[in-house]
Amino acid sequence: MSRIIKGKPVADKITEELIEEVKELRNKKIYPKLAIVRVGAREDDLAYERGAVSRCKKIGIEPEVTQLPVDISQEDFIKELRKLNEDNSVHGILIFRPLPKHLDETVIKYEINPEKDIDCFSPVNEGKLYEGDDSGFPPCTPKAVMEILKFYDVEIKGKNATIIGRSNVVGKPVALMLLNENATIKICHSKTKDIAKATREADILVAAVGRANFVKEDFVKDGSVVIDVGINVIDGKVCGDVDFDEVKNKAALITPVPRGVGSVTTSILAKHLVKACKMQNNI
Ligand SMILES: Nc1nc(=O)c2c([nH]1)NC[C@@H]1CN(c3ccc(C(=O)N[C@@H](CCC(=O)O)C(=O)O)cc3)C=[N+]21
Repeated sequence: MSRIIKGKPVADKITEELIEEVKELRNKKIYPKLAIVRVGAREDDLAYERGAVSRCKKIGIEPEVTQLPVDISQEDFIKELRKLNEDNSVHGILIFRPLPKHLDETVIKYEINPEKDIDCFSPVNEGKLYEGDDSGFPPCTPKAVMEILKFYDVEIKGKNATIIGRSNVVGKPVALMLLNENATIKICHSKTKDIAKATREADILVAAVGRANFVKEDFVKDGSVVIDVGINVIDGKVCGDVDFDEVKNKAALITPVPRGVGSVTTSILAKHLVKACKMQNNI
């Protein structure tokens, strides 16, 4: 039987600290503000938006959502982004990714002001992540995975960590972060020959594929730690990438969806926003 490790205690701890920090900022007449940029209405973006908006309100951060049409041109998108870069009342910008295919992320990422880039889109923050320099803003979801592992005292050094998924938002960065903590990493993806074989060696398994119930019992090593980063919506209900009912009998520790990684992601996002706000006000 496994222990279910919820995100709430991790998120609560971060949230409590932030409430105090934001109180102090507001006393100084500084009002932290987060700009969220959403193109279209993808379900996983909407789930993040709900979580982020309610987390911000709890802490005293003002959330502002810019909703853009799914067929917006690259030129217009960049115009909107530049407005937010220049708006001094905005301290941090979160752009939901991946963007629709016709918007070229490899061009757009150079546009976001690195000081407002609280989810590691800018090449400046990507570079810092690559080097293990923690002065920038690491991406929130991978950082949430690391915070959960730390909170529940999971040893990373020398362990086999396998990641399913190689996205720029989760798979690749979480692999780098685990490597920086001295894990031996393996990244599986759609062209991997036998995924279950690769994941069965994992002491720590991170699922970030974006396919509901993809990870079955035979993917998982007895006594391992399973972190489910998936956000899938089936019949209006949010579920993860792990077949929870199967895997919970094998893993020692497992995160649920919802109320797992996602809830920690929103508190990391808020933490980055407060850090950006302080830096911009020379605090
Ligand atoms: N640049 C970028 N970075 C991301 O990290 C990113 C993204 N784009 N696009 C969308 C996906 C999805 N994602 C979620 C984060 C938190 C919750 C979350 O707060 N979930 C709550 C419940 C949400 C609800 O259903 O109301 C929970 O799991 O308990 C959900 C989804 C981050 N993503």
